[in-house]
Amino acid sequence: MSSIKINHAKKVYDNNPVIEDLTITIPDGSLFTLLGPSGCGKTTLLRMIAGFNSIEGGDFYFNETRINNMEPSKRNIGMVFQNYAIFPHLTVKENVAFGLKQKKVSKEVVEQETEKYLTLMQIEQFKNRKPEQLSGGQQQRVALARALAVNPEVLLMDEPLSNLDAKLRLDMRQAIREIQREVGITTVYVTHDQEEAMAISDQIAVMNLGEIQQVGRPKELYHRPKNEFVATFIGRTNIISAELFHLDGKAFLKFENGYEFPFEALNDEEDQKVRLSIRPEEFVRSKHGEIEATIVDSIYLGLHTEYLLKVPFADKVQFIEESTFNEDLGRGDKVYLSINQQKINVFNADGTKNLLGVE
Ligand SMILES: Nc1ncnc2c1ncn2[C@@H]1O[C@H](COP(=O)(O)OP(=O)(O)OP(=O)(O)O)[C@@H](O)[C@H]1O
Repeated sequence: MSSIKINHAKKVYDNNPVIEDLTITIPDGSLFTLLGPSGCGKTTLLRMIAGFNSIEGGDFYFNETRINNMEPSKRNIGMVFQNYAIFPHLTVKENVAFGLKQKKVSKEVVEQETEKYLTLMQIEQFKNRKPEQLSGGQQQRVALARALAVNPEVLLMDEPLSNLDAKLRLDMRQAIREIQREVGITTVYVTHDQEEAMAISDQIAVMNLGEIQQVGRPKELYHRPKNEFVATFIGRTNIISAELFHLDGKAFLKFENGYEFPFEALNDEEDQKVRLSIRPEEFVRSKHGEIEATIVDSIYLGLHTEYLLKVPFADKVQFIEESTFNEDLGRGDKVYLSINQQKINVFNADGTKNLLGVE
């Protein structure tokens, strides 16, 4: 297994730079996700790691070995794509055995490893079928078994679940997580689906416009996003403009309609315009809550109910809480809320920096 180190990577397509200067380290044995909107360069970076794309600058390493000029076939990678890319004319077993046969290992090893991955991916019972006789999820299991059977250094997965229906996607992401843990293989996983990324990853690199915005564990990114892009791309949040000012050395936030509240965590920051990020579940309803809110709309979602509220500092904020059985709140009703200030994130005026000091 390998760590992957990328230093100052640059990618240019037809004089058009899509990645200018990108540096990341992917720890050995981790499931590491590249997450970002369509066109941000995820697939481009994955293909540079695989050797399918030229590299216009920077250094790529598997452990200490520089791989920039290494042929793709020598990099010892396994790949799984969105469109299963398994051979239609071969049976499931022949597909899984394919890479092993190329490696010129003994017949016994081919047989043994093929059986091992057929069992691990729970496709043993289909081994004599052709891919067309399988569901999408089963085909993707074959693709994964085939990729792993050659015992690669790293596994690269590009949107492997996008072609599956919602229920199957959930099952398969669990299966991928379990297999990855069991095999312990360094895995780079590309997706634009933030929920999938949160569910599956040890670490996530959030990308936008060819740049890494933040790298961290799912919980870190959710609770302490480094900038407004990460705050809004991961999960949902209310972004509200305000002004930070000080009185007697204590910080206060003042909103556009004049409403103010103290905000101690920013005592040491300079006066400036700011952007607040408050997630819908960070409001807490309480009888003595200091924020009076009026319900504009409510949506019952079973476990949770989602509300659109008018609060003193904003005309529309989202609020979500566990549904209550006895209470039926609707448009026009008043509720009282408080906020746990420690959970709020505050960015500078252009949203590029978290003033709470996130690295
Ligand atoms: N072969 C190519 N030639 C020229 N431009 C390309 C080529 N491949 C990708 N691009 C451009 O590079 C940028 C990054 O594309 P890339 O496919 O890496 O994005 P992505 O984040 O994987 O998006 P998606 O989630 O839609 O697959 C896009 O603007 C795309 O149009």
